[in-house]
Amino acid sequence: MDHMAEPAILDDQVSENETKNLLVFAYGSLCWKPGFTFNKAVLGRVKGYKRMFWQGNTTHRGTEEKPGRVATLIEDSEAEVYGVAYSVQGETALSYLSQRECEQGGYISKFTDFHSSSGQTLTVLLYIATPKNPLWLGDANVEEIAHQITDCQGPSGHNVEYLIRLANFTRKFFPHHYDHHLYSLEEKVLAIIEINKLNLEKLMGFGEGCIAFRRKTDSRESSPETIRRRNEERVETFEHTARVPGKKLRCLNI
Ligand SMILES: N[C@@H](CCC(=O)N[C@@H](CS)C(=O)NCC(=O)O)C(=O)O
Repeated sequence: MDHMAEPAILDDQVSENETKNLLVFAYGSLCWKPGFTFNKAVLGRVKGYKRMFWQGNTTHRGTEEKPGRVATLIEDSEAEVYGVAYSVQGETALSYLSQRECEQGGYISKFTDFHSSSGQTLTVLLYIATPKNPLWLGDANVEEIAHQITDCQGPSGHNVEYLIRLANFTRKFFPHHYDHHLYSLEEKVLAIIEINKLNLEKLMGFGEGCIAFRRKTDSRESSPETIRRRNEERVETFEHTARVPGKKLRCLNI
């Protein structure tokens, strides 16, 4: 099982005062490995986009010779993308994101409307890779993308980990929203791993830097039964990963 810091709390909404802080919307690795500290995290969605694995990556989940594939947003007036908005303060998170997303990842930042699961409409900053960036790979069929993901890894870990952790996050917190592209890729990648007798736990890595979330309603003092269920749920959330020796999580100390 992953070594995780205490789960971060998913709040229901952002208070009036907190709306003055910057909100950053996450829809890819930032959902499960933000790498920066935040005041609050709220589930929700942005409209007019679809999430596609059309962005290449040579700095985290691939190499120059074998670029991996990571998520970006493609404009689609009929679609919406589910993720999490983080309320951040000060410059630290922004300079970290600028380095991780823009310099290393080829993403640009833009503001758009975010619709929280509790019905708030807020302005968020998000990072999006457009076809103009040098790492852009664009559309390909699920089979081709799945083979590429299964075959690539980089300094931050295997491309399979990136896909599976994102699928686990969206399935856990948005069980009523079927992201066809994401879950078709997950199904295909798991089939390729099975056929080729690859070790999924090894591909998933040790979960260093990853965070687990817990809904606020779940965070109250709980009965022994709820604590047992919570621990079971944590295993289910990160069922693909091996037990790791206790390690201090590096990336939350930005
Ligand atoms: N901007 C998207 C995607 C960000 C993303 O996945 N960026 C990659 C490539 S630069 C990354 O940071 N990967 C870190 C990792 O794979 O551990 C998000 O909000 O999550």
